[in-house]
Amino acid sequence: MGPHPAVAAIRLAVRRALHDILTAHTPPDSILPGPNIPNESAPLVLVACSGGADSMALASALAFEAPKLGLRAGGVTVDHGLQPGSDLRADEVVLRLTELGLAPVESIAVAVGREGGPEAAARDARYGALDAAAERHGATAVLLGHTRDDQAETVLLGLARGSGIRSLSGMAAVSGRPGAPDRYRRPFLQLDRQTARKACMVQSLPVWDDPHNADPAYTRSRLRHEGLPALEKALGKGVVEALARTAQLSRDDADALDTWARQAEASVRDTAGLLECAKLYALPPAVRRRILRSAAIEAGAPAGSLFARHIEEVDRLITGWRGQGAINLPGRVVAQRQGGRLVIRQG
Ligand SMILES: Nc1ncnc2c1ncn2[C@@H]1O[C@H](COP(=O)(O)OP(=O)(O)OP(=O)(O)O)[C@@H](O)[C@H]1O
Repeated sequence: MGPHPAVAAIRLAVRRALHDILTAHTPPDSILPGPNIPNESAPLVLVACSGGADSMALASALAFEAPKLGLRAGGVTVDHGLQPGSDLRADEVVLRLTELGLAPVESIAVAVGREGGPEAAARDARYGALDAAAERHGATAVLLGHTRDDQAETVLLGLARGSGIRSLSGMAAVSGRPGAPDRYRRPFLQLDRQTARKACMVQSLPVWDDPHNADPAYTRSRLRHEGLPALEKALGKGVVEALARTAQLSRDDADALDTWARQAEASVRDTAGLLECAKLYALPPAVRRRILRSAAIEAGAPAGSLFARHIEEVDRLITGWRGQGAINLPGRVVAQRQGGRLVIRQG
């Protein structure tokens, strides 16, 4: 008898992701077909595990699939220190990952700041710790347990904020940082949360329910427990899948616009590298706003705190009556019109 369908589904998703990682990081003729015993120099794939159902399911599938492809599998859990006893929870996750056969496994305590609100601050601290762990262990990739339901929530949050299509495109299956552009992999992005939960249940994997996920003080939690069920009631069960599809379509459109904006950028800068307002004005708004956004980030504005409304304000310096004055952006960046030029720099 084969594995339970939920277990088969999570393993298949992880196997696909591992194949992609191998293809991206190993010359094709060095991939050995079939089972292989990983040695110490084999590529290492880490799972980022909170101890919740999604990432525990991911860890179990990684532990099962990685050795078959000659890969090493390890795990990292991040202790945000936001609740009493969070260190004990982290120790327990380390134990569970070790029991699954993962090595190396570590828990990292982080200090969560306040920039951008509690959820964004915890996320920034977490990714900082995961990046550091990946580098310390020389890991080829880090797997994250985001599911199709998380993707649908992300799209809805973007819609509610009035964001552009980049935000509506949600999370990418593959993403990273400068220097490691494909470090993060999300094998469960096409899988629903129920499947991950079921896979944990049938494998008797104990899971930890993050109290933040049920805390109505958090926007995402309200959306998960009230917003999405209400939408499904009104519009039918296919809403989550449809929103995830919107994410994919938006991603393709956003990528095309980004390419267009990159190509157009050189043509709107003068010989000193300053942005020329008249040339910006002549561009389609979506392309112009992308150029403004990348200029603001280049000047030091943190991408995560730079919202559509900020860029619209800068855009009005070019298109509106109020072409004078200075616009303050996050990261102490200031945008100002100087004659026919737009200057975006540290204030
Ligand atoms: N404390 C943590 N330590 C390590 N990785 C984490 C931690 N919190 C989240 N992650 C990673 O980010 C993913 C998404 O987390 P998030 O809390 O947004 O979603 P979730 O659906 O509650 O996931 P989970 O059921 O795994 O907790 C997780 O699946 C995991 O891979």
